Amino acid sequence: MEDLDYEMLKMVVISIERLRNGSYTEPAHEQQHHIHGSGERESLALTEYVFSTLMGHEDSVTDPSVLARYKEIATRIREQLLGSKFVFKSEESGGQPPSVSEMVQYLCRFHCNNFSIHDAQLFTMAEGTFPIGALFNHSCRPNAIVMYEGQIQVMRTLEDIAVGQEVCTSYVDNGVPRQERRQLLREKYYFDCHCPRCDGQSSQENTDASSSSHTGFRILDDLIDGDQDGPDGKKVDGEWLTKQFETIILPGAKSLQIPGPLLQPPKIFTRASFTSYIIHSLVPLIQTSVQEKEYTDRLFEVYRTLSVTAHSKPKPFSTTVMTNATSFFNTCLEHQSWALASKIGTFILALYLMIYPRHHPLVGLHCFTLAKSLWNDLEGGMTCVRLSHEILKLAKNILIVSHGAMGENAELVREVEAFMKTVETELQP
Ligand SMILES: C[S@@+](CC[C@H](N)C(=O)[O-])C[C@H]1O[C@@H](n2cnc3c(N)ncnc32)[C@H](O)[C@@H]1O
Repeated sequence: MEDLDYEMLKMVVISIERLRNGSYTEPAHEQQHHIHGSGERESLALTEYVFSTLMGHEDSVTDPSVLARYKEIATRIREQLLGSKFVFKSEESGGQPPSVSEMVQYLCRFHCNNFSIHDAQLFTMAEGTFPIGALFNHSCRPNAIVMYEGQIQVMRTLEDIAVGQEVCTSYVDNGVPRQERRQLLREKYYFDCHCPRCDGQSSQENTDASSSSHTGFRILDDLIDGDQDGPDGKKVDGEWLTKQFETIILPGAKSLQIPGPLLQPPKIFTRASFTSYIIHSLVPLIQTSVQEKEYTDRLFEVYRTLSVTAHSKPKPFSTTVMTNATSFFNTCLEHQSWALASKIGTFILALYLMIYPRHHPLVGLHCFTLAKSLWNDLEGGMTCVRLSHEILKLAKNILIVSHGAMGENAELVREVEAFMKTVETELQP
């Protein structure tokens, strides 16, 4: 982190001076980058201006060791620049590098405004400051996400956004439980979140089906927070997970195509029956891309049913179970245990649909992996091939929104389409 702070601060100090004295030239690859859609390139002057307005919360950084570290880095850079050939010739600089306190301000600004730059698969590759992107506030139920095309940051909306409605991204993984999210947001960004998911009434306070959207999202955390282990304190490991999912019946491909009424919840709630219930209730509405309101109404219905029915201990869908299921899913894929991977992957899809906005890139990427696993599951026969095809259609619908139909990230949509063609040849009579 210290090296990163050091490198970033030095680069920003030099870039700002170059912008001010007119000697900044854009790297050739940035000039060539083609912008898709109707977006306009932001000017460098605008980037610089916005950087100067970003919140740094300098007064909230109370840890003396953090401030001492920032001061030490700033002093080091200042001394280096004073002893270097780099000339500060802009009017604003007065012929000097910025003062130590100004550089400490810059560092504070990085820490509340930085982004992790990731590739199309969401693997983090680097860190960067994008002043315009940093103007977006946070919500634990975001309606937009940050993607990257090379070094260009792209904001993509996940749903229709009305005029006047705030566009929010999420600064934290939406799969993290409430308390952890609060802590992260307080420690790094110095605010208490009041988004619909954090601030609505809890399910204990209101279980009325006609209650507001705030109540709906708030129930989610009641469902996933809490229990850390399997029953009787048993470890949530591969053996335990395998037992839990032995009885999962993979949803029939046909039932995923019909946007019907909400399914009757199963009488006995297990992780397996819960998985089928969620998949059958939500997937058909994503396949047909219904309006957001219709989708969230259905989602809240699912939440409420689960909160009334599923009070078994431990909770059937805690985030700890999700974390362990995800790593077990990857192990099954590595070992080509397709049948088990398909079942665990279906459970993870159900959880993702509960937690993330339906067009979130993580949901689309997971669908693509799950579809490949289903296709490889020879034990499942044609049922799994058909299911794989349905899940691929779902992946495509989601990835077109999250990654775009054009541009660098659309390559992933093309990959899904190519795989669909392969599956379709097997479906032909
Ligand atoms: C990346 S900036 C977002 C832009 C910022 N609002 C501005 O005008 O510069 C992060 C800072 O914005 C504020 N912020 C972001 N989301 C918020 C939210 N949901 N509620 C309250 N403050 C928020 C916090 O002060 C946080 O440190």
